[in-house]
Amino acid sequence: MRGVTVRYGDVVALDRADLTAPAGRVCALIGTNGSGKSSLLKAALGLVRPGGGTVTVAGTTPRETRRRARVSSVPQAEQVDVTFPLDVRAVVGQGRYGHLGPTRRLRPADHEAVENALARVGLTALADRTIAALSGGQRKRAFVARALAQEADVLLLDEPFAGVDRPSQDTITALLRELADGGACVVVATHDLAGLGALADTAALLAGGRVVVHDTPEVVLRPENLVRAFGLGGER
Ligand SMILES: Nc1ncnc2c1ncn2[C@@H]1O[C@H](COP(=O)(O)OP(=O)(O)OP(=O)(O)O)[C@@H](O)[C@H]1O
Repeated sequence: MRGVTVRYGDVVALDRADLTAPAGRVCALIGTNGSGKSSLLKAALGLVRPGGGTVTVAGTTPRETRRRARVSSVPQAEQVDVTFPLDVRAVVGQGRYGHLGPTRRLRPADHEAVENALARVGLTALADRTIAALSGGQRKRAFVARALAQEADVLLLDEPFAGVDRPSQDTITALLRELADGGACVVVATHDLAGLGALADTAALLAGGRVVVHDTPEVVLRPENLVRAFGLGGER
């Protein structure tokens, strides 16, 4: 994205933000509450319309990338409607919708992709439960499984580690690394600075709606950069 501005009424959530997240890499978005991480992900998904700047995802517009099912997302927990009476396997199956043929039915290869994704996040035993009957961390893993089943080129994840225990966090981190090694572009908003080195090739530090540094985790975690992002300004 180049010079992207997102406003909600009078609030400037993203302020001429620039970011390039290449294929084959995991890019982490870090910054205080309200620094603009979710807004950046929403702009990349075409869920908010920027008031300025340009967003290109996989060579085209965010909406077109979504239409072609080339982008998958793991939303923030608060954005998920858990009252919807779907079982876990069906939620993961949603990841295959972009692959379906004219019958719109899941075929053997789709079922296989769903079962693989469930196994990779360790949810096979809970696959028949409704999504409402999972714990917060298990639900996160279900949405990660949906993203895996989609086999998308671009993965955008909003705090996939929130409420997730250490073993599951390690599992998700390893999966995201594997997907990037396979050529996917992975962008993850996270508050877990301790896990940054294991997770990400690069980290983009947001403050006040701008990307103030984008470099290796080692460079971004230098005290002078953390002070820029976490020590100044505060929430808006
Ligand atoms: N729907 C909305 N209406 C009005 N303001 C909003 C809305 N969504 C976000 N904002 C504001 O936009 C700014 C950026 O919010 P955003 O959710 O992008 O931050 P974030 O970095 O993802 O925060 P967090 O770490 O808390 O998830 C904040 O000031 C927030 O209050």
